[in-house]
Formats: sequence, structure tokens, C-alpha cells
Amino acid sequence: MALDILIVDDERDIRELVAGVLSDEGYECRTAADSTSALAAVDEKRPSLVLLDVWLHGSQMDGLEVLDAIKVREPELPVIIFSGHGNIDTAVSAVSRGAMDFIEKPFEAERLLHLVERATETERLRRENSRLREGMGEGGEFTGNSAAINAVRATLKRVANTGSRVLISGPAGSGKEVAARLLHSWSTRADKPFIVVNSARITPERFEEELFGEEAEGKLVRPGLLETADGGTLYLDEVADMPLSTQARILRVLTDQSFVRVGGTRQIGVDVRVVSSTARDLEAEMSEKRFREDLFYRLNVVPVEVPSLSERRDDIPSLAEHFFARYAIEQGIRPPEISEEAMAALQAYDWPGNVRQLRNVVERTIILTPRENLDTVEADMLSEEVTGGKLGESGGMAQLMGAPLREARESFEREYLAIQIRRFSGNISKTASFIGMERSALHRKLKLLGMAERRNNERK
Ligand SMILES: Nc1ncnc2c1ncn2[C@@H]1O[C@H](COP(=O)(O)OP(=O)(O)OP(=O)(O)O)[C@@H](O)[C@H]1O
Repeated sequence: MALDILIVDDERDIRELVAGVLSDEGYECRTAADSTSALAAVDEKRPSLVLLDVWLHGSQMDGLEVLDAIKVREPELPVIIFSGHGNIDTAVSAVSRGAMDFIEKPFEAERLLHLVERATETERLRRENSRLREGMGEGGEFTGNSAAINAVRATLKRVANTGSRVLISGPAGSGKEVAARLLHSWSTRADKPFIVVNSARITPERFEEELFGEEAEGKLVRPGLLETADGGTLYLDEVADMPLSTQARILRVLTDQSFVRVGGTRQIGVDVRVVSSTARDLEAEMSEKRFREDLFYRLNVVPVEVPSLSERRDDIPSLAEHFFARYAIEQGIRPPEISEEAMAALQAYDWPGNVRQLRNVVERTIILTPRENLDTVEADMLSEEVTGGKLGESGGMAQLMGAPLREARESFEREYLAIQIRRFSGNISKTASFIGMERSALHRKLKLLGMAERRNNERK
């Protein structure tokens, strides 16, 4: 929704001129010629900014009085004063009475736009913030539109209301917990708790107390996570880290929907949906007898796989934009643009730590880059773990300089193409279109550089 600006001036030409300039920039404008209609317009709908003339001929109140009246109604509403040549003093006193700034007539459109942009910055950030928050509320934070993520989302949607158990597999940091929260938010249990059992962080000795709670002499000492999750979803994070003895007890809870607290005798009934996750190969864990086969079959009713980020590079641009916007807003600055080069570097990198690592790299970039440089993220602002070494397979610039032109060019072409192909996940059509070559010409080039066979071998 466009930002809404109220222009108050007794001169029609000025009102129309200012409204024209601002509308061209995408603002929505309303105008008022006198104090009564100005205040009525504020009461009807709070604008994002008021541009107010200090002289209002033929009006009940003058500009300063209107300013006072606006500040009583909406203390936070920014107001910029228009002043004529002869009344700068009045404009200065308007600033001390709460106006944000003033601009002297006649003014240049550019100066006006600059002031308006500055005055509406807070409003813009506030809107962006609530837009992001709304997105998170619906579980919309599961960013990405790759085929793999769309398939995960479709499965979660299909099973959300069935109550089926779901086992989410995928490497660390790929977004398994985000997927589980999304499932919960789409289920009929959404307004009940989502409780995480972080198996890696609970010591084996304390596992049962944490999960089942404690009881002494028939009285509750401390409820466990199972009881806390009653009515909602229990998320067993890295289920393979659960001690074998606890696995047996969990199995019983799944069959009976009831359990006994540590130190207790009574059966406590619970209604929880169990969603579990693993980054391990559970088949291997089972054959090593570290994971119970019967529990595996109980948990794995609906298997969902979240692939590593390097297997779905199409998601990197939207994830990067999402995190840059989020951390910029947290720092109170406008979300930056991301340059082509920076995006190419992000897409070409392998991300062994998956989405979590991408999030950390973005956060670090926002924190370490001086604010005045944060209009656009350039490749050299990203940490070296992402950009470093990529062009270094041939030993970097120094070695290129020591080679004859033909060899240096070939070496550069080889690395440039390897990076672009990786960035587009091996898709030759997309790579050709990005680098501006015909598909068949790119195939010939790869063959010439001896890269065609390598690609074939890599695929096997
Ligand atoms: N698709 C996504 N959209 C937005 N944020 C994401 C997405 N996937 C992951 N994240 C973010 O990345 C971080 C790691 O995600 P999450 O904890 O869900 O991963 P995980 O697979 O459960 O990792 P682990 O197995 O290490 O617990 C979190 O901060 C999460 O918010």
C-alpha cells in the first residue's frame, strides 16, 4: 500500500504541484486548503506525513495552530512545514513545536522528495516489519520456491490436518524445525503449544525427567515436555540422539497416548502429535542397533525430506533477500539491494552449514558493513568463507599473471564457467542464458576446455 501524504496549502497551484511531484514517485496524496478540512482529513484517516503551509489565508487557524492540533491528535505523525521567504522565524518555531523540518518556497522537487523520503522512513520500516512478522505468524518464514521446497510445502499442507506422525530428514541447518513449525501452524493444533525436545542438549541421565516429568508421593514435582505439549505438537529434534531406554518408553506413549511420570505410578493421558527430525541415516543407526526399528516405523508415517541448500540453489536469492531484509530492519535501516556479483557468489558457494550458515553470513555482513555502504550489498562485503578460494583453484591472480594470455584466458574461462554451472545447479540452458551464449556454443566451449567429460563423470 502506498504511503499517504496530506498536503495543506491555501494556494491551489502549490497543492497541485506538490501532489503531482509526489504522485509521480508513487505516494498517495490528499489535499486540504484550510485548517478545518486539514484536521478533518487527519481524523478521517491518519496520513503517513503532513506537508503544512504556515500561512493559511482565509482559514480559522494558522499553520502553527494546525500543527498544535495535529500533535494533540497524533503526537508521532511527522509534519513538514512550508514557509515563505519572509517567515523563516515562524518555520523555526514550528520545528521547536514538534514539526520535523521545514522547506522554504519556492523549492526544488528533489529537495522536497528528499525530505519526504526521510520523514516517511520510520513508517516504511514499520510497515515492512509488520509485513515480515505477519509472514512469520503464518509459518510464512519457510522461504523458498524451488521444486524441492514446493514439494515439502505441499506434503505438509496435505497432512497438516490429518494428525499423522511426520519424520523430517535433512542435514543440519536445512530448515527441518522451520518445516515442523509450519506443519503445526497449519494444523488444528495451531493455537496449542509447539514443544521442542532437543535430544542433543539433554543429558541421557536427565532425559526421562525432562520428557515425562517428576512425581513424588503421588504429587507433581515438575511437569515434563510431554505434558506441556498436551493438545499440541511435540517436536523430537534429532531423534537418533535419544537414549535407547527412552526410545522404548516413547514407543509406549505412542501406542497408549499415556505415560507415567518419573517416580510416579499413575497413568497420565496426553494428546500430542509427534513430529521428529533427523540428520542421520536412520537405516544405518538401526543396523548398528542404536535406533529401535519398531519406533522408526511408528515415527516415519509420513517421511519428508528437506534437501541441503546446495541441492536447491534456486532458493538462495529469496533466502538471501529475506535475511538481508530481516537483519536490516532489526538494525533500523532500509533493506539493501544485492548486486549481481554478490548474488552470484552466494549462489555458487556450497553452504555446508545450509540455511543457518547463510543466515549467519548475512547477519555478519549487516553488522560489519558501515551503514552508509549498505544501500547495495557488493560481493566484497561478504565474508571470505563465501567469496574466497572460488577463483583460487588455479592459484589466483598471481599465477594468471605468470601465464601467457591464451593459458590465462582458458584458466579464467574454466573457473568462470565452473562457478556459473554450479550456481545454476548444472542446468546448461539457464547457464547459457545468463552468460549470454547459445546453448550449443556453451556445449562446444565446455568440450574445448575439457569440462564436458568432467561434468558427465560428476553426474555419475
Ligand atoms: N526455508 C527457510 N526460510 C527461512 N528461514 C529458514 C529456512 N530454513 C531454515 N531457516 C533458518 O535457518 C536456521 C536453521 O533452521 P532449522 O533450525 O529449522 O534447521 P534444522 O534443519 O532443524 O537444523 P538442526 O538439525 O541443526 O536443528 C533457522 O534460523 C531458521 O529460521
